[in-house]
Amino acid sequence: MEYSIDWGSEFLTSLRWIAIMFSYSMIGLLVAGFVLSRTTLWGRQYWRAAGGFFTGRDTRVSAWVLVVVLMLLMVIGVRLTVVLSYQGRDMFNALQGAAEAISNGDGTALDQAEDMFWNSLWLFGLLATIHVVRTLVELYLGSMFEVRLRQFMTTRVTTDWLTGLAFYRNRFVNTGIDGDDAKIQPGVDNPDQRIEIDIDNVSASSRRLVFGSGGSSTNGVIPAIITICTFTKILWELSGPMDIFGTEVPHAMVWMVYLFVLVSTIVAFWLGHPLIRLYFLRERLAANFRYSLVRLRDGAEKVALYRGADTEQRGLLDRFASIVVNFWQVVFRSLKFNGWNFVVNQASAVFPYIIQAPRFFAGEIKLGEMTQTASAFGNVHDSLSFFREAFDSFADLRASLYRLDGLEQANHESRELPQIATVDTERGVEVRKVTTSTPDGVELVSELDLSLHPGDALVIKGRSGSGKTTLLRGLAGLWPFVSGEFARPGESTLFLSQIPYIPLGDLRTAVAYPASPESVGDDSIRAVLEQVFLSHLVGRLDEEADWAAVLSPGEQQRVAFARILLNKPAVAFLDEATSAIDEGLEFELYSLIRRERPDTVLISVSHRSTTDQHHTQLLELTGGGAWNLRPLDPPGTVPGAGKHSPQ
Ligand SMILES: Nc1ncnc2c1ncn2[C@@H]1O[C@H](COP(=O)(O)OP(=O)(O)OP(=O)(O)O)[C@@H](O)[C@H]1O
Repeated sequence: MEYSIDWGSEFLTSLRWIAIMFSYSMIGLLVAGFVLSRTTLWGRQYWRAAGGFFTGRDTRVSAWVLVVVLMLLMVIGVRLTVVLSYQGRDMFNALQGAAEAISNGDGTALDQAEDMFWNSLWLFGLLATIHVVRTLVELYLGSMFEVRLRQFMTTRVTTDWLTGLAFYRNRFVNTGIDGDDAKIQPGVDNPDQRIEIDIDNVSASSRRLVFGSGGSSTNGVIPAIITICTFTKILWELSGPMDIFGTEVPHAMVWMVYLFVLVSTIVAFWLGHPLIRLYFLRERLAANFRYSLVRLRDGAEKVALYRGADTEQRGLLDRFASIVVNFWQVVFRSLKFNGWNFVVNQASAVFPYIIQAPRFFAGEIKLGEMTQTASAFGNVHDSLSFFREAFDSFADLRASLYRLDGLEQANHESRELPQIATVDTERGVEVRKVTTSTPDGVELVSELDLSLHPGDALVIKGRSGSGKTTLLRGLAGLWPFVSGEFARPGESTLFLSQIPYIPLGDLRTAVAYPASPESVGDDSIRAVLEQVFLSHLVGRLDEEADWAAVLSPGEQQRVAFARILLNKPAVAFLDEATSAIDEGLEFELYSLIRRERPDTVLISVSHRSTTDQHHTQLLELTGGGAWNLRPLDPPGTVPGAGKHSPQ
């Protein structure tokens, strides 16, 4: 009885094989990565999203170490499958040899067969142990690769989103991406989904599609390619000639397996292609639905007061209905796609036996060769099929890349949008030739000029919709439909909206915002809370709550005044910051600010005449871009006073 390979030298042979395949794989990965990132849209998108992980100063060393080790583990995995196929061949040949020896009554042959059987089982024990250890190490390092890539991408995309006010200004950008085959227009909806789900998907797919995961050597591109090459060679040796329509085809099985997978793959691509768009839609619809639920939660009180539950329910169920429609579209498409895959897989299970059966019954090959043929065929088939079955994951990956790229493009474009030219000054404020318009181009304020010195206070008035808030947005750098110049003392500027933003966390974080509570200190926070008539909150600084829902609008506006005292800005913009408090309290709060921060320039938007007394100048927006600037009682000399009526 002969062993199928020389097991004595197999260790060295395997080491040599692993070294060669590893080198080819690394070269292949680098070349393919380079070519794809240059020639395909999704390759470019991938490189934009994740390339920095492999080139960035902080991440590149660990990234490449992980790539190299994972690649090595993956090649070892394929080699183990190859060696196991020979071990199986010997085991079955031993069994067949034993059966023949028993029927011939040949005791020597029986002993040999028995030895061979047990040797192959010992070998199996050794190989299986290596296989288990290899799989666990690969699982651990693969997970490390995945999470590090995710950390890198999340940090990068979040930073990009928060840079240059892109998280606000990308609402003015209408980004569309022409997918090379999907024509998807992602826009900039649901950045939360893009940052959380899409990055997770891209990092998980990077690992799974390239290296494979979960211990199977055939579920990644590179293991699939190596497996195909290796087992094709084995199949080639095992397969004999075949008579096809009167012509003898040598090594017919190899050609047939390729033809079989080629045809099934073409059909699968054709059936699965629409899934890209459906998956893209699925994520978007789910995100929209989730967002509307969050909005309802945030606006629960208002909805409850309006008794708006029915309208909310209609809106929610309408959105959910779109999810269901998409769900069924995905199901029907997957039925076709997966149905085809199932049929192909079932057929492939018997295919090698049918082909080899005539040679087996003719005694040309033994049972071991027969089973090795089946396993080699299975490996080649599974690996070739990987490309067909991975279409699903690949479609998902592409949809995620579209969305991530869409967000990045929108961020980029929003930073390119016009912005008021800002200049740093030591003190005071200068507004020069500032014009703001609506997105439709209707002028709200035309060529506004004014200057304010430390201690000056300006109140902006005008009918509703005349452009008061928009002017503040323009000066704050938020509004893109603006021109002119704005000189102010650097970062020492605080813009307070009508209802202040309350961040998540404890009360001290909410009061100190945007300063960090540590930089301000609890004592100051307590003192300021007393000053703004919120002494009942002094003992609750540690409390974590949804403070935006707990505090009344009037209390929230008092928190805004506390922020002025804590953040000590040189210029404070207050947009109807006292609309929810009574006039007496308004008087106290403005007096407090004027007293405590006498040099702070105040710019308020207000509809109330009671705020006038705390200001030195009045800017009135009179419509169509016209404005009117005049000093207030007590009258003072106002250098920039004037009128403007656009022609
Ligand atoms: N994001 C936006 N997109 C389109 N138009 C907008 C947007 N924001 C504001 N506008 C329009 O710009 C104009 C000025 O709005 P703005 O909020 O500045 O008015 P306002 O004077 O502050 O009004 P109010 O006194 O009611 O607060 C309005 O016609 C408004 O509809």
